[in-house]
Amino acid sequence: MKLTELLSVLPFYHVSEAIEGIDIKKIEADSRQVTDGSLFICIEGFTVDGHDFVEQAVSNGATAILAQKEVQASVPVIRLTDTSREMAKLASKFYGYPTRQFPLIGVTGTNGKTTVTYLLASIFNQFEKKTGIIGTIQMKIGEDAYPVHNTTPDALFLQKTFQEMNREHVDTAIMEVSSHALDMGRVHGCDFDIAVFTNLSQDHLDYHQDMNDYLHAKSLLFAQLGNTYHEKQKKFAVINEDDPNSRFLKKSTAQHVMTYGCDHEAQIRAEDIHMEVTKTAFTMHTPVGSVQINSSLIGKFNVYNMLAASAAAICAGIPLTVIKDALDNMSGVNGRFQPVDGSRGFAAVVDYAHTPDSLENVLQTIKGFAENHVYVVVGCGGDRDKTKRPLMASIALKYADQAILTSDNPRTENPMAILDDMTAGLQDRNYLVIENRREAIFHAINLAEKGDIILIAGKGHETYQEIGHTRHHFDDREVAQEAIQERDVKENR
Ligand SMILES: CC(=O)N[C@H]1[C@@H](OP(=O)(O)OP(=O)(O)OC[C@H]2O[C@@H](n3ccc(=O)[nH]c3=O)[C@H](O)[C@@H]2O)O[C@H](CO)[C@@H](O)[C@@H]1O[C@H](C)C(=O)N[C@@H](C)C(=O)N[C@H](CCC(=O)O)C(=O)O
Ligand SMILES: Nc1ncnc2c1ncn2[C@@H]1O[C@H](COP(=O)(O)OP(=O)(O)OP(=O)(O)O)[C@@H](O)[C@H]1O
Ligand SMILES: N[C@H](CCC[C@H](N)C(=O)O)C(=O)O
Ligand SMILES: [Mg+2]
Repeated sequence: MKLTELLSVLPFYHVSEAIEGIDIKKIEADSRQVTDGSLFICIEGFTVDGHDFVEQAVSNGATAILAQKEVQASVPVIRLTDTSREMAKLASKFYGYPTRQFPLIGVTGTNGKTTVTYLLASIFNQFEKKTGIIGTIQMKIGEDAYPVHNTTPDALFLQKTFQEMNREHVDTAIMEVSSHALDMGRVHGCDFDIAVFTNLSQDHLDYHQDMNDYLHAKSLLFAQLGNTYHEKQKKFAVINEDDPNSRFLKKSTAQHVMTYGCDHEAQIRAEDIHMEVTKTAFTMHTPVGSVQINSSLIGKFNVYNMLAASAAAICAGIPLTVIKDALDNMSGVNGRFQPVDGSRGFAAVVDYAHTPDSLENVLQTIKGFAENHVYVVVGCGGDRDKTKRPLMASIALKYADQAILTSDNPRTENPMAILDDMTAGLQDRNYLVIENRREAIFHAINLAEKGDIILIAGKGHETYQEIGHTRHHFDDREVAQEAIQERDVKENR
């Protein structure tokens, strides 16, 4: 694409020299990935400043530089006020506005985003629609999976991926939209058709100033749905009516609103909820009829996730019978309330609860089913919201007969300092601190007796423990299974 054509999306910019005739083959914000014919965009990051890598970008083949500061380069430099802000617009133009070509569903909220996107994918797949998914676990185009570094990647990765989804004839794209991404404008180039809100509770207060700031970031997804109404291309905000922030979020959008909930009057409602240790049943009332859902997902929080996915699917025109079949057939999401095979008499469950609210939800659910003791193995991530640490520890103690506090991705922090933050102010003594996560899991498995349930929380699908800047292989499910096998051998079973 001609550079002049690409830049036509920008209202104002200044060029250091003539740019007519320059052809752009790639847009890149990482100098290490620049190849011949790239436009290098300098981004001021949290760690380093992309403006410092212009020389490397040019030596790797950049034919033009986009910067917000003065930089010296042997190729033309285009100056504007805010490179991060404009990157998404440039990317969507460069990749041919891919999200205008298929319906795009964005899911935001503190907990449940991954689960809702997977539920939605199984509903659309049940309707024989090919889906693209972007989120915490991976990026998927149809059945092909690719790794991702962020739940919601940067604008360049996103738009390139959406173009690929178009090429692969994806019918509907479904993505998790994190508050970080909304705040940083990673999704500015995305034309959402349906925006889903799951819930809001404390997390990420290392990044957001306070809960209001966090809520405001979430609301940007609904504001971004736009205020132009198209009769033939209706857009929807799908909102959890039982969340205290529902009113504010409804006001954030000019588009249609579809509400769901269990406790308040909502357009999509769950009634007669029956929860068991291996299944959940409820009646779902919707504006297009009522159905009985029999799901193998566990806990009331998953009823909310199913309502959210159903509401979005109804907005997308999926028949209710298809939604029911998909929900009934869905077996679960990798690392979310995942039982570990082989435990005899007691149950070990691996789950991704890493916020106070999710931990409370999942422990409450387990407590309701446990015939005997409840044990929890849990830690808090390093270089993340410190204020959630004592909250998570006290929730663990509130529900568990014994909590085993341990490490969860200490990153650049001292693991014992994180554990000190967790235990500061705890009154109860029904906890143990075992810093080494493997030892903590072994300890819990060795404690368990018939009827007990062990929750191993926080890492879910993760297959690493991040210590310093290095990720070491670690999988809660593998470790729990090893511990169970060792105990089996010891007890001669
Ligand atoms: C705080 C934050 O969000 N950081 C994101 C940010 O990194 P950064 O600002 O540190 O980047 P940087 O290293 O300073 O680099 C600045 C610029 O210089 C460039 N550079 C850098 C080095 C070099 O040699 N050459 C070069 O050109 C970089 O490519 C970049 O353009 O930009 C990176 C590229 O897009 C992101 O991967 C990175 O996410 C990090 C890994 C992260 O942990 N983010 C978390 C907080 C996050 O975003 N989480 C949410 C999910 C939360 C949830 O679901 O609970 C998410 O959406 O993932
Ligand atoms: N609707 C919900 N409300 C509260 N807790 C939930 C809900 N759904 C899931 N959880 C809990 O939160 C954990 C994470 O769920 P999920 O991965 O779907 O959320 P997420 O929003 O994608 O998380 P992340 O922000 O890390 O991407 C689950 O393992 C479960 O313990
Ligand atoms: N997306 C979340 C994941 C947290 C998972 C937990 N295992 C941790 O490392 O804290 C975050 O980056 O805050
Ligand atoms: Mg997620």
